[in-house]
Amino acid sequence: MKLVVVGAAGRMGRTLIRIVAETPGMVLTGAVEREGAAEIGADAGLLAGLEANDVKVTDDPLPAFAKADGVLDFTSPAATLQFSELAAQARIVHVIGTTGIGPEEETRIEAAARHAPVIKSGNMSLGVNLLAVLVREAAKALDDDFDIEVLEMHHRHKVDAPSGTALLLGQAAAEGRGIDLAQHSVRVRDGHTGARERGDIGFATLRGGSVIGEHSVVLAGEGEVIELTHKAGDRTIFARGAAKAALWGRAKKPGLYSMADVLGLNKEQDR
Ligand SMILES: NC(=O)C1=CN([C@@H]2O[C@H](COP(=O)(O)OP(=O)(O)OC[C@H]3O[C@@H](n4cnc5c(N)ncnc54)[C@H](OP(=O)(O)O)[C@@H]3O)[C@@H](O)[C@H]2O)C=CC1
Ligand SMILES: O=C(O)C1=N[C@H](C(=O)O)C[C@H](O)C1
Repeated sequence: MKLVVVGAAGRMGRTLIRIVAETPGMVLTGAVEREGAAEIGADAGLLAGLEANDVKVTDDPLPAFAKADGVLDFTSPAATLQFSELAAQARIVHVIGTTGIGPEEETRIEAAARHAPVIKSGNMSLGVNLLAVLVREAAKALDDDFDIEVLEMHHRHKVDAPSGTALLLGQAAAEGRGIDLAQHSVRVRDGHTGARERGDIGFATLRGGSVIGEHSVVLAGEGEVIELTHKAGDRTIFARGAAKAALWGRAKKPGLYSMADVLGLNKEQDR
């Protein structure tokens, strides 16, 4: 499978280039960065700490997409929107790891997914997607005597909050409870907030240092607290998930899919 990595010079972009190089059945055919980026023209292999691979970083996605089967995209919401339209035109698989995507952009990505397979998830790791299944089950088993709070910590460079993973876990909890997350989520608390509303799902965000990504869902009842936690030790867990998603998506019809679809976890949930 011929793949393009967009945002090639980023933290995830460099990790993805390494994972593509070591994944059987995959080859890197394009590496795209933002216009004016210092890495334009650089060898993508060297950029990722590998041997030179003769793929030069470009700021022109169109020719790269035209000769590829898929694109791995961990960039920014604006860039992802642009790439989703180009991937749809080229009819190639678009794997989206970018977080912080708003409702308007979401609608346009759904439109692009009518023309090509799109796999999108706030977290591409096996562990977090399994955690979401556990959270859904826990929220279903316990009534709203148990207050649900989602905690996350990430490195100091992260620009969006709550994290895509925190929102994914909050959504799983809301589904387990049979409620609409938008109606019950509390994203900020400051000053005299009043007592906690029964049934709310709270979010708390920490930023600092080089933390790759840590998430906990806390279910707090009278006299007992349950904590479900995932800690990412390495960005390769996300990149391996993205590579798996691309290979899976190649055989799929156009549509918007999740990492739970790729991992077969939605079937478990439907049983
Ligand atoms: N779903 C998941 O499993 C995961 C998701 N993420 C998400 O992935 C995204 C990227 O994270 P991370 O790698 O840490 O961020 P980085 O800032 O390190 O990387 C993003 C890269 O994309 C580049 N970029 C931005 N706009 C464009 C464009 N128009 N064309 C080409 N390249 C562009 C950036 O360039 P510049 O610096 O010049 O802006 C940068 O090099 C975030 O949204 C993050 O939350 C991260 C890890 C896992
Ligand atoms: O920005 C990051 O780094 C990460 N972003 C994703 C998120 O928003 O949840 C996934 C992972 O936690 C790392």
